[in-house]
Amino acid sequence: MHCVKKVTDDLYWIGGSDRRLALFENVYPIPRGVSYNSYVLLDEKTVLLDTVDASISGLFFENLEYVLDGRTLDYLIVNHMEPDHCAIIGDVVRRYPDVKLVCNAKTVPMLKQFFDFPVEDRTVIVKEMDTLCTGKHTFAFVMAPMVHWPEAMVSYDTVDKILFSADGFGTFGAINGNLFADEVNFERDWLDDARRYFINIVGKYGVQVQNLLKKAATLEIKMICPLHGPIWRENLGWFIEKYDTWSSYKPEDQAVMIAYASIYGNTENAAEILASKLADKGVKNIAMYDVSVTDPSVIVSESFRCSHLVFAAPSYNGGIFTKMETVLSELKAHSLQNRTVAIMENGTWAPVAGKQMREIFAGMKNIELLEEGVTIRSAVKEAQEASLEALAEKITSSLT
Ligand SMILES: Cc1cc2nc3c(=O)[nH]c(=O)nc-3n(C[C@H](O)[C@H](O)[C@H](O)COP(=O)(O)O)c2cc1C
Repeated sequence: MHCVKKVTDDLYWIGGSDRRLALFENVYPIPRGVSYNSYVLLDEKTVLLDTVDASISGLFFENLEYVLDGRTLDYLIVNHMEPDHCAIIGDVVRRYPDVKLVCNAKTVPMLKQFFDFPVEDRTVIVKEMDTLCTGKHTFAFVMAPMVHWPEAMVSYDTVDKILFSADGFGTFGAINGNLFADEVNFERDWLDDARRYFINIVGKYGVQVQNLLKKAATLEIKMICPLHGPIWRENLGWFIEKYDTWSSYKPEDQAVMIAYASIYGNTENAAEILASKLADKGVKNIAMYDVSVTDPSVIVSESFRCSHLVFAAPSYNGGIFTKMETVLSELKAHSLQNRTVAIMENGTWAPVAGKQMREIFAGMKNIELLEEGVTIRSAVKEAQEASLEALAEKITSSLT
């Protein structure tokens, strides 16, 4: 049976959630599931804003039919061509053969690549700030190239002041009945997933997100309807501020994250001693992760949250322990900047991990590499306490 939610008098959410999928984009673990949001506006014309992943297409079409209540579908606005929102456009076209697809010029070749129906016959091509009147409502379109695909755009309902933000302002996490962010404890239960979603999927494109935020700042926005996660109708500024922080590569918290790799436990031991010393010096809320246990997407996200980062790893076949190497290359790929970084290494006959880790960070922008690194030869010895103490002191004094 249908399961829809009224958003405003004439706008409906007709999406759904997937709590079975283990990996979003076949990469990112989503233990809290994910929602695929799609919206229908019942104006003089009927308008569908994006579709959903094929995995929930059965419910989606039931919802669409229910909300249309016998009316036909006039427009499908295609804000983003990624298949989790688009894989069923071909089915929409088959069911509603007169539907017009509203999209920008960069969307057209993608539609042709993904589908076999004649595309040109049914597209309405829009450019920056073009408008589409559907009766009572008029949509304006704002291009958002490379947030995070080239054809991405957002749609703005100029009457109800609603921004349909595509993947922007989205988050992992299934909708558990509460569709609106003000109906959940977002900061406690959702923020980590929202950050992990943004940083890992869009984080590389900070400049492009900043451009979009600048354009959005010129619009009066009363509601944000993203393609994943809750709808924002209160306290929008708080979430927009988070996006501004993340996309400008500023640390969100003055805080320390320690990410370590360890085969036999000795590097872990050093990391524990350092954490303990930091705590003794008054550092609170230290985050600590074993890179072999915690998914890289979490460590990448935490690296964007925290201002001070410690990476500790054994040398491994003349290189860096592989799990740590993966994390560091992810951080580089996501353009991490503006952080204070400390390195700890371990090695039994020829420690090289420290040098190689430093080289990776040297190639990143605005990274202050603390000189007080720590080298462990196999196991931590009393003689090394002084260097761990010096590193803890350096981190603590640089935090304040
Ligand atoms: C497969 C393998 C390759 C290693 N390669 C190196 C190396 O190239 N250079 C080195 O100094 N130690 C090397 N080691 C030794 C580890 O770096 C060393 O035992 C370290 O103390 C392990 O730290 P852990 O106790 O935290 O796992 C290697 C160990 C293993 C298991």
